[in-house]
Amino acid sequence: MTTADSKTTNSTRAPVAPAKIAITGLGRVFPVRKQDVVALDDINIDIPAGQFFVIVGPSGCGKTTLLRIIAGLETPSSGQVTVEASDGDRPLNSMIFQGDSIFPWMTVWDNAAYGLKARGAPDSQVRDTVGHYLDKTGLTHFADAYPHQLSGGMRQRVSIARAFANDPEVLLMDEPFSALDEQNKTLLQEELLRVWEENRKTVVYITHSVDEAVTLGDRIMVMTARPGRAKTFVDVPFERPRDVLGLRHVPEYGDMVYEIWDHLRDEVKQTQRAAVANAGSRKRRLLGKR
Ligand SMILES: Nc1ncnc2c1ncn2[C@@H]1O[C@H](COP(=O)(O)OP(=O)(O)OP(=O)(O)O)[C@@H](O)[C@H]1O
Repeated sequence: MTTADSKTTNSTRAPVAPAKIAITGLGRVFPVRKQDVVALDDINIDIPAGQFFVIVGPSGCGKTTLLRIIAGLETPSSGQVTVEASDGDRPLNSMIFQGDSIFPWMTVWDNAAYGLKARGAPDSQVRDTVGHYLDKTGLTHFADAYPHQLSGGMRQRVSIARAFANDPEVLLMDEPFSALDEQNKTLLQEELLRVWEENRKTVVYITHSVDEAVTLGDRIMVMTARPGRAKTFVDVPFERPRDVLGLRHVPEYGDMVYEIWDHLRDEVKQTQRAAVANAGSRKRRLLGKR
């Protein structure tokens, strides 16, 4: 495995290839009772096609809000997001969440086939594509099973198979493996990378795990405590395809994890201090000592 020097930059632009996802001056404010919650402030990112872009940041810094805005599920208060569509027939995005993203009343096969069928793909294409991704995720023998008959790891495999079979322009993943145990998480990371290597879709991936960010990502955005801004960008130099376990023996891997933690530490502490202050003022209000 060869490596190059990692590159940390405060620049919000990666001048590599035309942007698949362009985010400019993005802000999101939630009006909550008397006080507005500024979730995101002036986010500027260009994500080139084929990049595995990872977002890390302290709890509540706006990661999910950012992903939901990219997905078109949430509207920005300012700025804009553009996802470049290369083919009008393909969906713009598919999302995978931390919890179950699949339909409990459908079999594994029907879940994986859902997107293709919904847009009227020919039966032969559905058969070939779904068969391929169930094979890739080790689910061929579970094609007729229902989600409740599967383990958490297998259900996330179904989510992966469904998302890739749907063949979206971009793939959006919100802490998809965070509820899994360490062993399953490592296996799923390996499988995700193996499936992703086939066509290198543009991915935006949220995680709380710095290890996971370095293992999977091409570029990592470290966010500040709320209001969420881009604190820094780190380019991950490890060549692909990557060996998830082998990577951990590479000295530069530990250096990168440390470097990102260094950026993150103050933000996590600030989030904790804000939580303590909020709890204190809530308690004072409840005790009538305002
Ligand atoms: N619909 C909403 N109404 C009011 N406030 C909201 C809403 N959605 C999110 N927020 C607030 O915006 C901030 C950012 O939330 P978001 O879920 O995006 O953060 P996050 O970084 O994904 O958090 P976590 O890491 O804990 O999942 C939080 O303070 C949250 O309480």
